[in-house]
Amino acid sequence: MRQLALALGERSYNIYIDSGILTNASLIQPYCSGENVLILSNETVAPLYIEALSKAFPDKTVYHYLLPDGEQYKNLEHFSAVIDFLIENGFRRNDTLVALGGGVVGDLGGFVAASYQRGMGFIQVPTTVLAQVDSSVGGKTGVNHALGKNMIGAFYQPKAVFIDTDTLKSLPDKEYYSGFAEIIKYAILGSEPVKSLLFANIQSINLRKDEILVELIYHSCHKKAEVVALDEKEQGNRALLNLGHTFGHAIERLTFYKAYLHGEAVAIGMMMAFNLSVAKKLISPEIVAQYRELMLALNLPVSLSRSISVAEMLDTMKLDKKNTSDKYRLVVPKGEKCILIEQERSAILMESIEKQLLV
Ligand SMILES: NC(=O)c1ccc[n+]([C@@H]2O[C@H](COP(=O)([O-])OP(=O)(O)OC[C@H]3O[C@@H](n4cnc5c(N)ncnc54)[C@H](O)[C@@H]3O)[C@@H](O)[C@H]2O)c1
Ligand SMILES: O=C(O)C(=O)C[C@@H](O)[C@H](O)[C@H](O)COP(=O)(O)O
Ligand SMILES: [Zn+2]
Repeated sequence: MRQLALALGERSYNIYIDSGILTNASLIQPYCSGENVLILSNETVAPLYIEALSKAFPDKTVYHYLLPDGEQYKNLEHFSAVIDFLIENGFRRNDTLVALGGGVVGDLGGFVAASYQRGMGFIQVPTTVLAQVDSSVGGKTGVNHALGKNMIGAFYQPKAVFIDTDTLKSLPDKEYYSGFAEIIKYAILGSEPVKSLLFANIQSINLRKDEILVELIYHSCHKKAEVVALDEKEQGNRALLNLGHTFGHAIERLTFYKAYLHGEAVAIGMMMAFNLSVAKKLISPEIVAQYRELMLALNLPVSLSRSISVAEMLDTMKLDKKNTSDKYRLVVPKGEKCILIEQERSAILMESIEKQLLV
């Protein structure tokens, strides 16, 4: 088993990575407070793993709540429905919500846990690549608003994260590769282990070899934990974890969360950020070409359908939570790392988006 800690004072917690960890009752149970456990999952994941996970809580009364499957259900309506369920079943503040699924279940479940009676116990059991390397770690929880992505939410840390790499075996290809966009993000942000593991192991990744996945998950969580430990509530450098997201979130919103998975939108967004970096002479086109090849080798899209216009992108990006003025606050690669810049609505920004629109 691999293990690492996210150091946040009294909110510190461990992240455990192992194949089959889902059924490790002696490891999981101690993190679970109260008499009642709600395992929140969705209609796709529950039939695969909810019974096995339920056995990890032999001394508790275990309830199940299943969301419909899809990013479009990460909203206040479904948040509210889970809260109703908790009240109707007499859940108390010291009871525990366990999120079993991808980032959608984890984000919505975390926000429910943060809000129910001002905060109940919360455990993450992520089952997608994306959730195992990113969304289950760091405490960003929330839901989307019709006008913008993750507009409503809270910072709320789990008590522990249990990553079972066996669950990745049932993940459809498209979902599997989508998670690699966030892993590539850590490489661009400067994680040397993630970068070398990625470029040297395409074949093993395509074969879903457990050894390489465990290493990639460990080093991705390590990079994220390092950033979050220094800036839990995104007052500074945590914003770097948003590389590609200002563009990506606009793409998701403009396609009604249906055309591109989160990771796919972020991959296209990272290409747009790269274009801006090249235009500003912060990075060489050769490095950008290497990452473009990497994204293509991992079946990620690098360009966007023309049904979205540059003007729509720029209008939607105005709602981004990082913005503090009329300018866009964007993360851009610079050499082997990334920086945050303030950018006006200008020709080079428009061209950076335009370049990734399909001809
Ligand atoms: N909180 C954060 O820090 C953070 C970070 C990154 C992304 N996110 C959010 O995460 C969401 C994306 O997460 P995601 O990519 O995991 O998407 P997702 O939760 O929609 O899961 C992807 C798909 O895979 C299915 N699935 C999940 N696990 C499976 C398994 N083991 N086997 C078979 N199918 C399985 C799901 O039912 C779904 O259809 C977005 O809402 C994004 O905004 C949050
Ligand atoms: O943890 C973070 O910080 C991130 O930005 C991670 C992102 O990958 C993730 O998609 C996050 O949900 C984006 O948050 P937002 O604050 O831009 O909505
Ligand atoms: Zn993301």
